[in-house]
Amino acid sequence: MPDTPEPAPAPPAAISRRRLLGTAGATGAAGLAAGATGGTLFGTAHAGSGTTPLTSVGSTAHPFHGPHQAGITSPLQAHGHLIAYDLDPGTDRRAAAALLRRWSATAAALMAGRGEEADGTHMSLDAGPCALTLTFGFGAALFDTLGLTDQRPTALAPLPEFSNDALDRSRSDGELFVQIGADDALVALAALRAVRRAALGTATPRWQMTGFNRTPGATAHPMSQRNLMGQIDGTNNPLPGDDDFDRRIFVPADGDPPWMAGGSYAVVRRIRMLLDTWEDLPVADQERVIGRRKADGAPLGGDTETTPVDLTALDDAGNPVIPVNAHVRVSSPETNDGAAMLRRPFSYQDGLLPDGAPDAGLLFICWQADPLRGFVPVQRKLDRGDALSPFLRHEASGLFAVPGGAAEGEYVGQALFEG
Ligand SMILES: C=CC1=C(C)c2cc3[nH]c(cc4nc(cc5[nH]c(cc1n2)c(C)c5CCC(=O)O)C(CCC(=O)O)=C4C)c(C)c3C=C
Ligand SMILES: [Fe+2]
Repeated sequence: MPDTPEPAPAPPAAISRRRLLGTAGATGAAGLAAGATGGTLFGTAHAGSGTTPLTSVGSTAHPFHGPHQAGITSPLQAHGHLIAYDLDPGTDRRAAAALLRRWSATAAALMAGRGEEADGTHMSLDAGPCALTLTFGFGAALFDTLGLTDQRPTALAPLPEFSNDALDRSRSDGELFVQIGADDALVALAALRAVRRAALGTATPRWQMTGFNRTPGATAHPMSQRNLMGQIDGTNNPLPGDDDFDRRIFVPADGDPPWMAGGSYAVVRRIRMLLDTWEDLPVADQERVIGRRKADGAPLGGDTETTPVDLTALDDAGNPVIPVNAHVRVSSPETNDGAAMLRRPFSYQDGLLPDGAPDAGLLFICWQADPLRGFVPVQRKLDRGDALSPFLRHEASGLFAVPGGAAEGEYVGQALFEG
């Protein structure tokens, strides 16, 4: 993503020394102190973290409270979990509201690095917030289950079926949706466990997916992400500074229904990549499939990654420089009546399929004020004529209404449950 945080500054001397000592050295020193005071293993870890500043990766914190939920415009994190829940039979509106209240309190504590309040696992005890975000959404079925059908947004109408879909319904949809992202694997997993703990007796997981992105500091300077096809991905995303960014991504204050003010709609697609086939394709052909260069992400015929895509350019033979079925041409707002979305994905790799192929690809998540003016028209077109399609399988799908952020003292979705 272009809004990747600045690279971590050089670590303070204390951390450098600890790195030189290595984990065993650091633990050994703290362990001695614990032996003297009779501290527990968890206490020992706390004693160490209290005296040593965190790196910037650990100390990065996103606010839970605000006009929009975190995890939409926040820079991509290195680790992600997506989980959908269905309410347990007999759960009423009051119990569902209580769950959202518990989830909001959990998220606020964990995102501020106060894991001990909410995390029953002790997994994240000695870590900082690590850019943790938790984002909550509602699926269409929730509104019927809770007798709130009149509050269901028209934008939550089921996505159309696309000809190339091969959807597993047991890993699709869901009444409640939680997106978790963090720059540390244990912090992310601790949040997932805390979310589950708070849901016990009210909601049961329907599906869960785990993904990743590059770790902050992995590249010499901040860069857009690369996906598992090796492409620079995210370049032409709308930017929060753009004039029409809010209009495209967030439901306006006077939007419909009123409880979605400041919210957004998340389309989630588990897209498997046929990597064995893709990697056999010569790079020049791969570049024509996307319409951008592999090495630096520049559009074909352009200089750098940020050079505007010129869809009118012709080569010496009079053919389009960016092929007619290139992914960037078929998906661009220019060729889709301005339809746009904010793509904020995680890659995934879940081992091997029975035929030996990698079960790997993209947890494609896109955000928009209205899926009928974002994902749907673009995917319709990609489904028909995208050169990338033969290398992809859409295997799971979900559409969720993600309410605006909670003000201090409020919980996510309060305007729906109590409005
Ligand atoms: C329906 C929307 C889209 C799906 C599904 C999708 C899947 C998908 N895309 C890539 C790789 C790249 N996509 C790129 C650009 C791009 N993709 C979409 C939409 C969907 N992609 C849009 C709207 C755009 C921007 C087009 C533009 O305005 O130029 C790129 C190029 C770099 C970039 O701008 O991000 C790549 C690479 C994969 C691998 C994939 C499914 C697995
Ligand atoms: Fe794309």
